[in-house]
Amino acid sequence: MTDSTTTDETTVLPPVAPVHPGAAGPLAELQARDITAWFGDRKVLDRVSLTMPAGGITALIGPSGCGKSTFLRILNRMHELVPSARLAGEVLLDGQDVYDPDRRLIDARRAIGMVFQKPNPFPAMSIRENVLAGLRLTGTRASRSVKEELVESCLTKAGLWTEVRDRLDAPGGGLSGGQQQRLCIARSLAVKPRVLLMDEPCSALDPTSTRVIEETMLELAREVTIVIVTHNMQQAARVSSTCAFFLASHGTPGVIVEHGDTRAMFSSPRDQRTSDYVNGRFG
Ligand SMILES: Nc1ncnc2c1ncn2[C@@H]1O[C@H](COP(=O)(O)OP(=O)(O)OP(=O)(O)O)[C@@H](O)[C@H]1O
Repeated sequence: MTDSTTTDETTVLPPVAPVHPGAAGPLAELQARDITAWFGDRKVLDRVSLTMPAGGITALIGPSGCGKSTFLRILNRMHELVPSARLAGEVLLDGQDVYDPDRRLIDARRAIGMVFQKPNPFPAMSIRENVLAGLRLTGTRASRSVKEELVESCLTKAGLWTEVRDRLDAPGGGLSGGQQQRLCIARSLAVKPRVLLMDEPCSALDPTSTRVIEETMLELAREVTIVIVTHNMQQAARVSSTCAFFLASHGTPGVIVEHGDTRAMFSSPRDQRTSDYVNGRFG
């Protein structure tokens, strides 16, 4: 068998649909219905339902430990990586069950990408290889020219191309923190996700890099639905169109107290607890 690390004209992997540069397809709506989640016997989310509109940026806000990251990880089936984790409920991507037993796990993760809190490029891999790493992991075939186009288009969409175009063979680990995070965004985009989940993507970054990532998100929302967990209320207000406020009071499982249009939630929240939280009175 040919070594799957070969870098010649095609990377030899199990055949799946070829990839082309460009958009992944029509914008997708993500819907969570009655999500309940446990770690062991401990219930951490209780019947959480939320529609994350196609082409929107949905911000998940709430105090530490209320289940935002757990909810996010349920959306692309990462929750099941934890041995003690269980869940009930449904996640629908454009009406299709992400947890359908006939659906391959890798397809769900490919359609719903994730960017983490701490930038995690493969440090020794070149910038180019980092962008293309997802193709290898998802077993996607592409010719060399398609790969080159993909590298440029993903780095452009991630707002990094002009900064790295002359050093694509340099290691990803040599970039600044903000650049590394944009490289991770480019890597996620290379497999054409329909949804991008971002778990506090700017919490390790300085204000300037944060601004650049926020601008990148606003651009990306034209072709991918975005869900972001953030502790930064200004950030939620700046980037999101829809917002959901999670709360787990006194050791009870997390629930959504209020959700809806971000501007309305920040200017005239319906629930006093939302008002207190968005105005920095707790959490
Ligand atoms: N791997 C795990 N094993 C056991 N319990 C966990 C695990 N991950 C999270 N929890 C628990 O689940 C609850 C929700 O955690 P989660 O990380 O989803 O909250 P969060 O709102 O994202 O918090 P933060 O804002 O601090 O990141 C917490 O009580 C946490 O301790």
